[in-house]
Amino acid sequence: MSVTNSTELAFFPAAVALGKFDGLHRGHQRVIQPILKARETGEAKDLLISPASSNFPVSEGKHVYSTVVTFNPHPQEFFSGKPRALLTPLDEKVQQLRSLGVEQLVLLPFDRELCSLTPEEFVEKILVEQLQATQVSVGYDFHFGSKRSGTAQDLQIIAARYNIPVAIAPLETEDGDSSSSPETNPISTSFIREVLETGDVERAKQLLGRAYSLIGTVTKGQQLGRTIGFPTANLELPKDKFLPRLGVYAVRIYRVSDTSAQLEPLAFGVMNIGNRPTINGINTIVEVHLFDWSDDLYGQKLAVQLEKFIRPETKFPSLEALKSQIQQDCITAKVFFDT
Ligand SMILES: Cc1cc2nc3c(=O)[nH]c(=O)nc-3n(C[C@H](O)[C@H](O)[C@H](O)COP(=O)(O)O)c2cc1C
Ligand SMILES: Nc1ncnc2c1ncn2[C@@H]1O[C@H](COP(=O)(O)OP(=O)(O)O)[C@@H](O)[C@H]1O
Repeated sequence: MSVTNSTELAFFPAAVALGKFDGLHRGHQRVIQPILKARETGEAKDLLISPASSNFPVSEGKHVYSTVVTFNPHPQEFFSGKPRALLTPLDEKVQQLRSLGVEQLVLLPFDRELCSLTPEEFVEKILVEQLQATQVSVGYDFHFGSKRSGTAQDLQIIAARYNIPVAIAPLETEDGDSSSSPETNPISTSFIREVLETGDVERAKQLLGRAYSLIGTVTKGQQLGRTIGFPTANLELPKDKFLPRLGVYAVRIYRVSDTSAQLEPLAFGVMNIGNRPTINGINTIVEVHLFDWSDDLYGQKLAVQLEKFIRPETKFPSLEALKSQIQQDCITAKVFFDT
């Protein structure tokens, strides 16, 4: 999948899904689905289409690039000036989109210039001139253009002037039926953040359509873990990664390769997200103990899928007491995975 910061360098023509897409949850996946269908029916025979900025002629092949167009930084971060923790920081978003089958990610620099475009200018400059959009897909609550003045319906009306069809994905709810009872929760990034803050990763999995994951590189810790019989791979995560409730989880661990979209399953295990009060730790760290594993993992990139919250972190009176609790945590996780 190609990633670019500039619509001028993007491949075209493009079938475009537009949105912030933090989390790439089931609602987001519904917005992206139509552009994947476009790709399936497009003729993929000629991939030599030139970027919009160059003078090369557009190929005859008419391959339509399934393209997600999103904003960078997150608009809320731009307006508040405060960094925002994300469910899917950029690296993870790229990986998820690649596995969905998206061919191109365009990151629109969210700056004054973009903010000042009227809805009409946004459609004309970005969608028509630069991306040569053949179709567009957005969510039911999409807003665009200066002061968020344009709605999804406005986009439909404006794009129709250029014969570009706009699909508006309906609201996706927790029980999967958008027409159903008022008790069912709309799926949203903020709802998933709330659910993760309670540690209910099983519900988060249901809302995301996949387990919530932490992806990071293994760094050296204090080398204490091995002395109590539980070596733990300490993960360095992107600074803007949203952390769920602190505590101990049952997890699945995968190795992430730079070259393949496929994750390599390594082991089941237990993870602690916390400050390690027992050893007077001060900063929050993420560490994972893999079952039936003894190889060195330093420097490797791991993806950890959170399957079940086991307990909150506690200050134990001794390392011995901590050790026997971790033994108990491992049993709890193994029973969970066995059943
Ligand atoms: C499953 C698991 C549960 C843990 N629970 C706690 C806890 O409740 N309280 C605590 O202070 N530390 C807890 N820890 C963190 C340990 O204190 C830490 O792994 C140990 O001190 C080794 O640190 P090191 O990786 O820097 O060598 C837990 C670690 C694991 C793997
Ligand atoms: N079963 C295992 N689970 C996690 N890490 C393991 C395991 N077996 C070996 N290792 C290796 O040992 C390291 C963790 O050992 P530990 O004593 O906790 O040191 P550190 O404090 O550096 O994390 C991991 O980073 C990894 O390279």
